[in-house]
Amino acid sequence: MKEVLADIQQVSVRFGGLWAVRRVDLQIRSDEILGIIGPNGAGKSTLLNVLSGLQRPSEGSFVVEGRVNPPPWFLASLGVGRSFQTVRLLRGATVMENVLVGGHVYADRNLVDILFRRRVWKRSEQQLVERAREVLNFVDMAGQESVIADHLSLPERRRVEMARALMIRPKILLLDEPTAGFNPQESLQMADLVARCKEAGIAVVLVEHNMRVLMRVAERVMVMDNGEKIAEGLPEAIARDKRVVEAYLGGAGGA
Ligand SMILES: Nc1ncnc2c1ncn2[C@@H]1O[C@H](COP(=O)(O)OP(=O)(O)OP(=O)(O)O)[C@@H](O)[C@H]1O
Repeated sequence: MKEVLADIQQVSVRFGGLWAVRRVDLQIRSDEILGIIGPNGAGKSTLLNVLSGLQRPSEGSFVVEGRVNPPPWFLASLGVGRSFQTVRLLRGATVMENVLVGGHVYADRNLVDILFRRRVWKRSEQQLVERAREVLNFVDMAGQESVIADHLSLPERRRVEMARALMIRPKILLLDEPTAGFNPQESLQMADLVARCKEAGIAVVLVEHNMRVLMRVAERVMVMDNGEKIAEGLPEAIARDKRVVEAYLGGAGGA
């Protein structure tokens, strides 16, 4: 049975006179890959920012585990992980260091433990490294722990970013255009990785322009245009929806 993990009710985000998101209702359910599509400027990233707590709704509410419009740290502790449209890795740092960053917010120790290098600190460091190896293996990056991030290809950097988001054992993973800049083969490999996340019990929210990827993995698709939700449903039905074709697929489909 699918459980509602997060509930967006009549959420709007305004920047001055511009409605980036306008009265959107959306539920995120467990065991599901939810695709979000829409033309440039439709409000997809802004909605993802709301879901990761980076953007407070101007109106409406976003409810997770009974908490209304929770801040990012609370969402991280509840298990909401996120990757960004442009890869945000620490340049000059290794793959392992970049992934460990994702776990430090979650580690079970305090400043005194760290300053005095107490045993509990060492143990938690060890656990984090083990977890990092696990997630790197999951994203097919095992053996690349000591490579400097700058030397990675774009698909590899995206995988490392995803590994970092997986460190907190998220219940919900938010992915903002994970295949941007990829060739068709790299895109399909990413689609398979997204599907693997779902198999691992993670609900995925996937903002994606690549219709082939979306049709391959999404079970439900929401379409946005001008900040509004214009359709929601099964991928096949969405692909045939007249409003959707007019707003989006006619101009930008089939990438
Ligand atoms: N911080 C901001 N301040 C002002 N306007 C913003 C801000 N962030 C987004 N916008 C505007 O809000 C609208 C929605 O932007 P958003 O980035 O959410 O769209 P998108 O669907 O993700 O587009 P894309 O596919 O191009 O990434 C756009 O008109 C954008 O210019």
